[in-house]
Amino acid sequence: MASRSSQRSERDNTFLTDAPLLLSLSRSVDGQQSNLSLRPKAPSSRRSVTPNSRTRSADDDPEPGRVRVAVRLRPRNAEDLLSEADFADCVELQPELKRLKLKKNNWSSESFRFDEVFSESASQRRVYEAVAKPVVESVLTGYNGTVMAYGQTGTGKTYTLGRLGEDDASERGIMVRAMEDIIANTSQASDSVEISYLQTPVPPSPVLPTPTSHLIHITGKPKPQIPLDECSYCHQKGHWKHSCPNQGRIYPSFCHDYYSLRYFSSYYFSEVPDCPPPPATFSLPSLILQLPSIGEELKFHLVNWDKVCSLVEVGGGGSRRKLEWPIEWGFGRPYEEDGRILKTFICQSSKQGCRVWSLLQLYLECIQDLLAPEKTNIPIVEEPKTGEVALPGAMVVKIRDLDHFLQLLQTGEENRHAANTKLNSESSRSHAILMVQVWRSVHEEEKDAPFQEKDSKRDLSNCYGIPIVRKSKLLIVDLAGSERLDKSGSEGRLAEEAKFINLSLTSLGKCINALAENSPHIPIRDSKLTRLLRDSFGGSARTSLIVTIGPSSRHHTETTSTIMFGQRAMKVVNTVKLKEEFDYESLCRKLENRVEHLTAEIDRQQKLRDNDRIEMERNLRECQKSFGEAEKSLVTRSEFLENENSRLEIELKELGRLKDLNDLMQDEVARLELSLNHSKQYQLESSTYQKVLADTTQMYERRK
Ligand SMILES: Nc1ncnc2c1ncn2[C@@H]1O[C@H](COP(=O)(O)OP(=O)(O)OP(=O)(O)O)[C@@H](O)[C@H]1O
Repeated sequence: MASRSSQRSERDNTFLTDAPLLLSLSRSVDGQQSNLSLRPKAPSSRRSVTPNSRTRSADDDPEPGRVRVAVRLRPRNAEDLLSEADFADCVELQPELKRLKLKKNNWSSESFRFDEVFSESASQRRVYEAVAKPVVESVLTGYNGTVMAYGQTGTGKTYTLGRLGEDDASERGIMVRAMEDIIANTSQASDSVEISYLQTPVPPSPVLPTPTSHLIHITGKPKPQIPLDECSYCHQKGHWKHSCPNQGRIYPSFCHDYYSLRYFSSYYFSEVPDCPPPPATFSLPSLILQLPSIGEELKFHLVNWDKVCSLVEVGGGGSRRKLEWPIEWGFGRPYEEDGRILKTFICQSSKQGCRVWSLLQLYLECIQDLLAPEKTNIPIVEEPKTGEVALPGAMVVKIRDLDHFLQLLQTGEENRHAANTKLNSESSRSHAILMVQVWRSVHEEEKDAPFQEKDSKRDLSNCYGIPIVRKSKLLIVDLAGSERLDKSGSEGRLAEEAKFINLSLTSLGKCINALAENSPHIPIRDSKLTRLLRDSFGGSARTSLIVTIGPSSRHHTETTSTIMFGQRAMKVVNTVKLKEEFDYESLCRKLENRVEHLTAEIDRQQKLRDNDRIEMERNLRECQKSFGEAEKSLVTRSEFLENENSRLEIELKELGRLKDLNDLMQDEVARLELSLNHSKQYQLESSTYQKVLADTTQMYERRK
């Protein structure tokens, strides 16, 4: 009985001696419904992701990152039957115990435990649900995922993964079933909008803006010198009037200077009766669209208004709204780039989507695009920041629905190079990889998922209301057959192929061994296959491996090798990690809008201040003028008063003099009165004397 270590060294030697090719796919999808049920039904007819349920299952799993390995036994084929091989002599399955007994000889066997053991009667659906569906669910939640098939040529790898099931849907393999679920869970009625933008016909009879229509927006960054007093088309003055009707916005009147886009920002046309009509040749032709991928920015040069049927505007503060044709088209936040006026819009259904990259083939260490077979040497690039593998130049196909996907898969399979060997006349000589990229905006309820990292991104997201996007990738890898070179009987070029297949599978085996043994060095760079799969083994992906075996004891060595490969792979533990990205572009746009808004507000305030200053200066001038006048009048008044004062002083003096004179006169009067009194007294006395005299005289005379 061979020891475990001797078995291992035999397996390792197997990897070193021969190995098959590889191939890979990818592309972009939107969607269609499927009748599979990945998760509880959402209120709508479309199935929705329920991360919490997945979270629970992830939490319940004691080894969430371990590579899951299932073994599948192919039913006996004609060759097996002909050779009368008794598969029970090779392996004995105990599916209920998830065990497989590998016969060593007639009296001893070794038992191996796997995560799943599928007998030859296992259905495609069961294999999908046990092996691939958890990975697909994981991918839909934001983790990278890999489903891979490994095994000897002719044991059912392509059957398990790539079967199209055109005639019988129950025959469909993992690729089709996975895509069915992905499409059903990433596509809404609106998900394909970004793609249909280019394809939607021109809206009927586009209405060009007229001078009297308003709400036709012009764009462009305001230049320092805005010709506010002159229409730059007709050069008439007085077409601008200013007002601030509401929200602090400025709505200058405008005639039809459609060409002067560079002058204006967020201005509206408004009625200008005196302005002549626009020229007959006037048009805004040839819209240049740079169609983004879902969720990204759509930029275009505002020249033709005819070619886009539906746009969502990114407005101030990050607001979004659908624009109505034709009157609001062109409305938006403009900016200048390379001398062009650009505006930013978001495709209407940007929340989520899924993209499948092209179908690729790795053959003789060259990656070939199976959907564009002329692309034969696509490089592998690792993004320095994220470490993610990218394949620049690989064709990206956007899938309309499952039929579309099936067509492409068919095309890819036709392009896949298959070389005949003695072992299997339809043997695949390459590894095939289907790469599917899925991205979804994180919804509010998903943000609190317990396994998510609470980081500054999330704070920013909450603060600014910017979506967090989960981008994940699913790889479905159909490896070339792992048979030994000597047994395959390959010669010449086929032997050369087998060497490369061997190289890549040996590298994969070495990496898995190193990972299983916690070795500090993982030889990822030894082959393109391992570089492509760097996230699948020892990375952050959830990985399921299905090893396929045949029943014939003639291939005992290969079967043993395959089983040992699976056993080693079961020891590999990945650190699954959510592929979550903060949507920095959204934040940037939002902040730019905010800056623009604040700049406009500053301008408005500045203008108000200028107006206030002008008003104050005018008031000052008026005050100064009235002060001058008042001063002048005061001087006059003062002079008048001084004169009056002088006059009064003279009068006063005169009055003094008169008073003195009066006093003198009064004295004189008094004196005269006194004199008069004296005179009267004298007169009285005189008359008394005279009377006395007369009396005396009379008496005298009488006496006489
Ligand atoms: N579980 C199965 N049930 C029925 N037929 C099967 C099953 N597995 C494989 N087969 C059949 O066995 C044949 C070989 O299978 P398949 O081409 O998938 O092998 P393979 O491992 O992909 O070979 P290669 O490495 O050469 O690509 C096919 O005709 C396939 O239909």
